[in-house]
Amino acid sequence: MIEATLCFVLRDRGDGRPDDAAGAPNATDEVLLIEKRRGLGEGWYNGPGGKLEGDETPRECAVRETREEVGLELDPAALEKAGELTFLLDGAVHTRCHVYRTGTFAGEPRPSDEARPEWVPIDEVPYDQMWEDDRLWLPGVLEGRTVAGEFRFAGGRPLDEAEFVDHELEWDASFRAVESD
Ligand SMILES: Nc1ncnc2c1[nH]c(=O)n2[C@H]1C[C@H](O)[C@@H](COP(=O)(O)OP(=O)(O)OP(=O)(O)O)O1
Repeated sequence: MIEATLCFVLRDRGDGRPDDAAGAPNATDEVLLIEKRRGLGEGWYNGPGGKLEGDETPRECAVRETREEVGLELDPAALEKAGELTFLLDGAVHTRCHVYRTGTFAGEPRPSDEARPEWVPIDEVPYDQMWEDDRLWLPGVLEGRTVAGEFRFAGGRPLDEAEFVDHELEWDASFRAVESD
C-alpha cells in the first residue's frame, strides 16, 4: 500500500471580503493547483503532494513535496488536516492519501520537472481536468470541511487508467489528534 499526501494552499485574492466566522475560505480565494508533468495523474491538475519517503510523517511529506514541486515553504504547524482518502484498485487498498489545507506559506510558486503551478479561483477549479473523484470531495475541502472517503477503481493499471466505480464519503470527519499526522 502506498501512503501519500495532497496539500491545498489557499490565498486571498484581496477583495476585502472576510472569510466566514469559522475561517472557511470565500469564493474569491484562490487555490494553488499543479498541472502534473510526470507520473501518476500526468497531465491532470491536482494539489502538490506525493508519496511518503523513508520514515517521514504525512505532514513532513506534504511540506517536502510542496517545496520540491512548486518551491513554496510551508509551516508544518499551520497545516490543517482536511481529509483521509483511500483509493482501492480491484478491491485492494492501493493508496492512502492524507489531505492538508493551509493559508500560510512563504515564497512564490515556480515550476519544476514534476509540476506547473497555477493559482486558480476556488470557483473555477478545472474538475474536468482532474481525477474523477476530486469533484466529490475537493469543493468541501476548499470550503473548510473535513472528509474521510473511499474511492473504488477497477480494471486497469496504473490507477490513473482504471475505471472509477463508486465511493463512500463521511463529511466533517474528525481525525485522531496524532502528532505525526
Ligand atoms: N484518485 C486520486 N484522486 C486524487 N489524487 C490522487 C488520486 N490517486 C492518487 O494517487 N492521487 C494523488 C496522491 C499523490 O499526491 C499523487 C501521486 O503521487 P506521485 O506523484 O506518484 O508521488 P511522487 O512521490 O511525487 O512521485 P515520484 O517522485 O515517485 O515521481 O496523486
